[in-house]
Amino acid sequence: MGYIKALGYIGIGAKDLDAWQEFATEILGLQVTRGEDAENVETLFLRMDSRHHRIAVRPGDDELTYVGWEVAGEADLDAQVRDLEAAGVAVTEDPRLAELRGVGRLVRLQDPAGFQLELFYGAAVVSAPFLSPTGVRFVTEDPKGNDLGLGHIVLVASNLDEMLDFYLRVLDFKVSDYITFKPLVLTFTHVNPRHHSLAFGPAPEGRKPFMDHVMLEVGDLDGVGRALDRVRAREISLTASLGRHTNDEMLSFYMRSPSGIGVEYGTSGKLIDDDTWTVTNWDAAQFWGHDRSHTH
Ligand SMILES: Cc1ccc(O)c(O)c1CC[C@@H]1C(=O)CC[C@]2(C)C(=O)CC[C@@H]12
Ligand SMILES: [Fe+2]
Repeated sequence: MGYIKALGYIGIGAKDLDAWQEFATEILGLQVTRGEDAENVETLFLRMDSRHHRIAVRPGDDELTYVGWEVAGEADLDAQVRDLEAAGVAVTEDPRLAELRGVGRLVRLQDPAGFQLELFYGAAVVSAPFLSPTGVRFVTEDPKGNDLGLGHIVLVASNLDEMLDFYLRVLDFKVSDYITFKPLVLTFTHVNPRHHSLAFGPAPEGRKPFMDHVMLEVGDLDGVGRALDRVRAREISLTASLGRHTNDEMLSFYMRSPSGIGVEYGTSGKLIDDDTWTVTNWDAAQFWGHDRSHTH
C-alpha cells in the first residue's frame, strides 16, 4: 500500500448553512457544531466519530472545496511529498491551514482535474463521546480496528486517463473493480479495507469536474431505513431508491443535500483484503433497487 491511509475529511461550500445544519442533524444524524473557524468564517463542523469533525461546511458555492487524505505520520507525509515532486506535481506546505483544519501538518496540491487535495496527519480527536442525534453509529473503522475513513466520494471529470494515472501511479491508490454499463465505465479505488474511498466517473468534455456524491456508512439497516423515512417525510429529494450495489454490496439510497451534492447513505459495505483480492469488471451497478426514476 502507499502512504495514503484514509479519506480523512472533506470541505464543502453551501449557500444555505441553516438548511445544511438541519439536514446534517435530522437526516444524516451527524453531530453539528456551528461556530467560526480560526479565520472567523462561519462554519458547520460535522462530527461522526471521535474526530473533531469529518465534514466542514462553509458559506460559498455549492461544491466540494477540498479533500483531506490522511497519512500515518510525518515520515509518510515527507515521503509522499517527495514522490509527488518527483512526478512534477506542485506541493505547498501551509502551517496556517494546518491550524485551521486542526491537524498536525498539512500540504496542499491539485489533482489533474483541479480538485484541491490536502495530505495531512495528526487529526484532532475529541474526548467527549460522539452522540448521534438520530442514534446511528457511523462506520469509520473495521472490526479489526483498521481505519476506513469517513466514507467514499465519487469524482466526475472528463480527463479520467490523467486522473487515474495520477491517483494510481503517484498516490498509489489500488483499483478495486470497474463497472461497465452502456458507454459508461466507473472505476473504484481503495486505500484501506473499505471497498472504495474514491470512485471515478466520466464527464463530457468541457464539463466542470464535480463531486457526484459522498457516501456515509452506518452500522445497521435500521439506521438506513429510519433515515429513509425521515427523507420521505420532508422536502428532500430522493435521487435513487433503496438498493444493493454489485461491487461493494452496499445497501443504500441516494438523496440530494441542500447544496445539491449527492449523499449516499448505506450499510453493509464490503471490505477488501489485498492479499486475496482480484480486480473484476461488473456488468451492472446494482443487484436490485437504486431506481432513479421513482424519485420525488
Ligand atoms: C455503481 C455504484 C457502485 C458503488 C457506489 O458506491 C456507487 O455510488 C455507485 C453508483 C455510481 C453512480 C452510478 O451508478 C450512475 C452514474 C453515476 C451517477 C456517475 O456518473 C458517477 C457516479 C455514478
Ligand atoms: Fe457511492
